[in-house]
Amino acid sequence: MEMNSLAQERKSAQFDVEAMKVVWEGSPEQVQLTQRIGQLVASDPVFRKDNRVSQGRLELFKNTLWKAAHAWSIIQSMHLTEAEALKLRSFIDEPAYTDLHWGMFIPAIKGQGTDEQQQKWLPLAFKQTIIGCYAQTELGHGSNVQGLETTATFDPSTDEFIVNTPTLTATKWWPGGLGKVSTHAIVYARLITDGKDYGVHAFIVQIRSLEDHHPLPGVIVADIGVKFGNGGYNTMDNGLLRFDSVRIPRDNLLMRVASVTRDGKYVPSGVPRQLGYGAMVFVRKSIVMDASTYLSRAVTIAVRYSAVRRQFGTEQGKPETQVIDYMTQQSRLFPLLATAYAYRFLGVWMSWLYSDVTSRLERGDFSTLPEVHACTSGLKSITTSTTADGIEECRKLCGGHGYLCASGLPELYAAYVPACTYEGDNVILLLQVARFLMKTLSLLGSGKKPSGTAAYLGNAADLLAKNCPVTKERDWINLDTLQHAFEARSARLSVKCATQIAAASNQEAGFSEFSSELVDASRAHCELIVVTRFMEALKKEIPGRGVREQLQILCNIYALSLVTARAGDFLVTGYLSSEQLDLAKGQLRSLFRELRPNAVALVDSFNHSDYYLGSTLGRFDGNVYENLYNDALKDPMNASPVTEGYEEYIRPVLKRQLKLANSRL
Ligand SMILES: Cc1cc2nc3c(=O)[nH]c(=O)nc-3n(C[C@H](O)[C@H](O)[C@H](O)COP(=O)(O)OP(=O)(O)OC[C@H]3O[C@@H](n4cnc5c(N)ncnc54)[C@H](O)[C@@H]3O)c2cc1C
Repeated sequence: MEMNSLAQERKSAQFDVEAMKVVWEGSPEQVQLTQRIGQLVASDPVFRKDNRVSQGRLELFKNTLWKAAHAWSIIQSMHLTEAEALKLRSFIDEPAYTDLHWGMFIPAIKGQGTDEQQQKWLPLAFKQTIIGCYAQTELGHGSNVQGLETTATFDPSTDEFIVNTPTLTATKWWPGGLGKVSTHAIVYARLITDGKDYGVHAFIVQIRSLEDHHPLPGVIVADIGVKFGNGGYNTMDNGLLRFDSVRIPRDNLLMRVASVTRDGKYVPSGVPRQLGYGAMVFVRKSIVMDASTYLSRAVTIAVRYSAVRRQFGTEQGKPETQVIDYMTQQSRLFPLLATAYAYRFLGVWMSWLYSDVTSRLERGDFSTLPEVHACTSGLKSITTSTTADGIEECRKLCGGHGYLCASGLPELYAAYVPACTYEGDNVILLLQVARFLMKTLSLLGSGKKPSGTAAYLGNAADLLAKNCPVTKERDWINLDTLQHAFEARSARLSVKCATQIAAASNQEAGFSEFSSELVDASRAHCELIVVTRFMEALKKEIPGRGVREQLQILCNIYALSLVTARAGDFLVTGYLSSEQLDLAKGQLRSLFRELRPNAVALVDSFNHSDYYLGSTLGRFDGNVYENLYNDALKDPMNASPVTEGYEEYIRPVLKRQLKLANSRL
């Protein structure tokens, strides 16, 4: 029965799935790459992952090390390109020290090291003859980087820095890859020379012997312990690190923006700190792409299972209703499906933004940096929060079976949710966006025109004056109408905050008092960016039968589901009437009906293999129940019909032979 459900669903699709796969991946070559590397990983027994959730931490971690070493040998022996190696690592689908080595350690050296330093360190890192991590956060401070306490004091008598951990709270805490693997760390420490503290700078510090991997003298390094969930992020050795007067050569200070001379003088290089922003845009683009991937995985599982699962509604002789046909299911699920697509187009646009920023920086043009910094901070924040919440929603959408690790969803959530915290706490990032928005508004009076994603604030007067023109449901699916609605919501929330802050006793007190409202305004600004990018993407030519039509429906669903989800914003700013909100809801229901026959084909277009999904509920063939049943019987708990512990702890209870601990009982 269930196998037929998905086959039936696929027949009802009104578009060319293969063409949609190309849209999702970006090009036919990317589709092929995914197929090729995906199969390579799936067919290699070393990369098995279905047993991860039942492994103890030590076994789990050792297995991760095995996978990483095996992957490295494949990358080298098959001479994989950088893009292929990246795909391989992502398909192995397991957080590992390599993420930090390739994703943070190497980029930090590239971004903050001088040319000479790059020539010295990068070849070692590329060959993995050293393995590095990124040690910024401390036990006492994460978000407040200026509050870090680790010190690096220059000693002119030996031409070295002395790295120290002066307090308990100065212990480095959290860096991935640090606990058990890394030989080197980029350590953020306060640079002190000639008795003066020059603030936090980055240093390369060797922490383990390259011979026997023992911590070097003066270094205490360890894993910080088990984290949330089974499997999940526990494959990573997040670590702690302390220094007791560890000496490093002077030129281990990454010196792109500042150096210290032989006699201890601090010399800024004149290279603006903002040069590092290019790397940050790149990292955030990757985070947004990952958000769309993770969300698409969860949505694939929930859509397929919702088409297989049937509850209630039996008529004589007919099957029960597929749960995907319930409007409540659709209204929770389809907006997430649309969001996965929205984030993919956003990621593509951020790739463009990255090349634009990089070429500007090379020309010494820093003019777009504040806007780019704000928008990428905000987009990292909203995409990771929505994705984490979305994975959890998909788990609930799968009912009881979603709670089984066999659904793939608990582990997906456990592995993904820290993305809301690392690379910047999501609330703090939105507060940074808010500062940018308030500054932009304050400069309007002096005639400074906002640009890029903030350009619309230049029309604030119009956006404040004109309310929503919608009079019937179909009026809502007009790009200009939607664009205006999101711009008006964002501008009005920002202007309201600016007015409230202006009335406060001082700016900072006002900012702090209205920080919740500011976060709402920032979210509105970022959601506008996502809606706009989705709409822009649809203006380009999109080949394939019915593909554009489906994307148009998804775009409308994305925008209108936000209108209803954020109804408070639109109503409180006076932009919408409650009647117009009802019209939006009505239009959304029509869109759900249009999407419904295509839902399964739309998740097939994500091109996720069964191996990658790792979910019995999300299997391509829909054969859910038989596999759930067989997998349960294979669980180590069921290795024998009578459980271990029966003789000691069950039999004595049943036979009333239990030794009583307390004779009064
Ligand atoms: C899985 C994982 C991996 C990590 N990997 C690394 C790594 O490789 N290297 C590394 O250096 N670090 C790493 N980190 C650390 C991470 O970067 C920090 O945890 C993160 O920056 C948040 O900082 P925090 O822990 O100090 O949170 P806090 O800032 O203490 O946040 C606690 C709460 O306070 C709120 N808050 C704090 N300040 C303000 C404010 N000014 N206004 C309003 N609210 C505020 C926050 O929103 C949050 O709700 C990792 C963390 C995790 C969970």
